[in-house]
Amino acid sequence: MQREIVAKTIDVKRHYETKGGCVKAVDGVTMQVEAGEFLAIAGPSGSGKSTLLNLLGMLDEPTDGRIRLEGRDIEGLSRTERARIRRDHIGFIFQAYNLIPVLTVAENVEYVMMLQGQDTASRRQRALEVLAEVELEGKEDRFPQELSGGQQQRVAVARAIASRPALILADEPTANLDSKTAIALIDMMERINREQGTTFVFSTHDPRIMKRSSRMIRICDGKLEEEAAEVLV
Ligand SMILES: Nc1ncnc2c1ncn2[C@@H]1O[C@H](COP(=O)(O)OP(=O)(O)OP(=O)(O)O)[C@@H](O)[C@H]1O
Repeated sequence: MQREIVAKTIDVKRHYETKGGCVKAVDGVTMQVEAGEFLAIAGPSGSGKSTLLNLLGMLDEPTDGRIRLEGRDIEGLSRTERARIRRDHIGFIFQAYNLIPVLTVAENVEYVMMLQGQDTASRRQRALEVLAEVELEGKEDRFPQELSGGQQQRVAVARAIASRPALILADEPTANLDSKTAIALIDMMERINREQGTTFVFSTHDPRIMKRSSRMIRICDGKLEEEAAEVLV
């Protein structure tokens, strides 16, 4: 059965002009993400993983090439339209958690739903639901700095999945975690992927994520290498 294409890049480039010359961070990448994948983008440091993820998440714009999200070309969209698509269709998980320190755990999780205009009661209900999914019941009124790194990253996972986006982009999500905590986090994301069909794309060095991915693509010097592993999902 043909799976829905959530995101696609066509010969995408992101070049930076620097004093030392042109840096080809992403240099002609054509790839696609299918619904339900647990896809790892792997490659050495500086190979272009984060840049590619930022392009997929519309946090950055390509110098050349095209990007499609849920069948829609995003080129030429206004800043407001791009922000709306990002808000409604993409969840982000970052290496450094990036929670808002002055908001409680529940408020962090509710943030996107608040921007979407959901009413207070329904967004609180959903926040408690996803916090339970990441095993953080009872922590909703804490502030991020009162939690461990692993717990903060679980809040970030809850925040990313709360509004049921089509795509979750996770940039080195386990990089700051000890081994046991990293494995627990990967287990959790894999369960969410399996049970809810949530699509995850990782930028990662972590062999534990690569091993658990449904497919892996390798990037080197801004270009894709062979596609490893079959789509197993
Ligand atoms: N704003 C920028 N200006 C100039 N060069 C940049 C900029 N951002 C990234 N680069 C360069 O682009 C290349 C790819 O960077 P990127 O962060 O995407 O790599 P990465 O694979 O995610 O690396 P890491 O695994 O270390 O996070 C690197 O050579 C980097 O120095």
